[in-house]
Amino acid sequence: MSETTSTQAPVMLQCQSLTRTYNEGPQDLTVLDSLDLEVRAGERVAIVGSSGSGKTTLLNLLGGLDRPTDGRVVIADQPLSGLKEAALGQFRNRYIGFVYQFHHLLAEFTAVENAALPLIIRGQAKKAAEQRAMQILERVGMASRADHKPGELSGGERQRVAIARALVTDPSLVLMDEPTGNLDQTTAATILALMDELAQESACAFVIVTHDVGLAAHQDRVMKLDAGKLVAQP
Ligand SMILES: Nc1ncnc2c1ncn2[C@@H]1O[C@H](COP(=O)(O)OP(=O)(O)OP(=O)(O)O)[C@@H](O)[C@H]1O
Repeated sequence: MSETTSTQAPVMLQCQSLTRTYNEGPQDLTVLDSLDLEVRAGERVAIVGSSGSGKTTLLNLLGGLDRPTDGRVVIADQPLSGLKEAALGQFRNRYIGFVYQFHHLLAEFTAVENAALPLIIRGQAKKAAEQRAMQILERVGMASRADHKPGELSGGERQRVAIARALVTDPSLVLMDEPTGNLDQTTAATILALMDELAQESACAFVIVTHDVGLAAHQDRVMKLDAGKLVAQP
């Protein structure tokens, strides 16, 4: 944890007895089994685990993209189960930034338009939203490609635009699925430095799912998802 973040920092994310069972096959599959997790403001937690252990399932529940079978997720004191779909969408826009494994950029929009989108959805004027988006694109080294559409960008460049889009609203919590998967070492280091700055500057909390040992080791804590529960790694 950064030096400015004491153990007294407010809890930003809480999972209590979180369970997710899929009922789609011939047999029920319990992927998360009464899992507990607490992440404080400004804290960065890496989640590791073998393929199929439930990392993406967990991220989807944390972001309110899926509902748990049992237990609950509380973000900034708000239980997600207490929000209906429309309110949940607004809450997500207000508090959470996502970086998905497959970046989900809109093909017909330029990089700066994609990065500005969460602010436009929030009701901000296009010009102000794009100005702010340009600042973040600069920080991820993408300002010179701002007018290009995703189809004209490399995988790593698209990933950086997705990261800019996740950070543009100054979220309280950022959820990342393999954020540096497509990036070379130098660019990955730039993104890591930006995450450090944000954790310190704005007490942003990060939950990062990754197979990248270096990325995991860079975080404040590493938790391994195993048999449906999180186990702290030394
Ligand atoms: N919608 C679904 N219906 C049924 N089973 C599912 C569903 N989504 C995921 N699963 C199963 O749940 C388990 C966990 O999947 P999940 O994608 O969360 O794993 P993961 O740890 O993110 O894997 P990876 O590292 O390979 O991305 C897997 O066995 C998967 O097949």
